[in-house]
Amino acid sequence: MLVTGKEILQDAHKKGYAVGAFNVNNMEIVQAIIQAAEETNSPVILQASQGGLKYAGVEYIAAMAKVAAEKAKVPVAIHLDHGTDFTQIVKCIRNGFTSVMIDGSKHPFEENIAVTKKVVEIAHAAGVSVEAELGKIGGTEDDITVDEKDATFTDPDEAEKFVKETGVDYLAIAIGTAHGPYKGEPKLDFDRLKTIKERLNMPLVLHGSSGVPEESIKKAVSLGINKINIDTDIRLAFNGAVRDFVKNNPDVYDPRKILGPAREAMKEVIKGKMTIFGSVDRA
Ligand SMILES: O=C(COP(=O)(O)O)N(O)CCCCOP(=O)(O)O
Ligand SMILES: [Ca+2]
Ligand code: NA
Ligand SMILES: [Zn+2]
Repeated sequence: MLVTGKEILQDAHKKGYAVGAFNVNNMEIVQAIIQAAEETNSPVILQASQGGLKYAGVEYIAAMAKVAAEKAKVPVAIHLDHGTDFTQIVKCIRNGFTSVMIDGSKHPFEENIAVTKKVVEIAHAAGVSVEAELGKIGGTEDDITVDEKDATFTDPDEAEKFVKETGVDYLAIAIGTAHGPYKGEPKLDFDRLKTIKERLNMPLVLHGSSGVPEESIKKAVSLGINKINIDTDIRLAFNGAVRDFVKNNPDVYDPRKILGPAREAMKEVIKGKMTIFGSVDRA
């Protein structure tokens, strides 16, 4: 059933587990996520970046996600990932998204507060939950490339002030993760996470989670991460399955036969994530 992001993440926060937020760009990815969620009885967040909305069209993404959520036997939220454009955010709200991220992390602190407050006001008036970001998460997101040295970690004092002044429902924090594949092994600042959780006592979001070792993810969940963003690992599963299939079946040209195995491969990867995150049988 279709629910808000807050409904899903408040439960995760209270019970100490995390829910996967998986990026969708086409029908097969939506179906893989929902099949994985129903087979493991997990709540789940379908999310689209601005790049994904540009590729498919917000109406298509919203239509697929809404029918998926309404038919699903588990709670499903529909979330805008890394929203930076106010008009785009309102368009998603008008199209039935139940959660939106305003990523003001590239602005100075006070301006991040200002833009975030504006989105919280309109989203909450429409019954939609809000995610914001404090601290810069590395890697490329929506064409904003924040390379490692600029990626600054979230300051607990600032986080406390930020949440008090904006009223956001959940906060994306920077503790050492980055979008895209990792060159070396990411070192997460668990002490910082622990401090932020104690200060904020609210759902927290981990971006750049593909490629983070399973043990680190489990430790982050135990310390208070409740929403975990995954895109790259889905892309890799899709890519591997399609390339394998076309290599072994050079004469097959039916898109259903080429994309079907990719849907299956993505589903298996996503089920694995739900097990690690602890969302299995939480629906
Ligand atoms: O935190 C994450 C995922 O991190 P990951 O790359 O570790 O999976 N996300 O927020 C997904 C970001 C996707 C944006 O990419 P496009 O602009 O190309 O659509
Ligand atoms: Ca950002
Ligand atoms: Na990553
Ligand atoms: Zn992200």
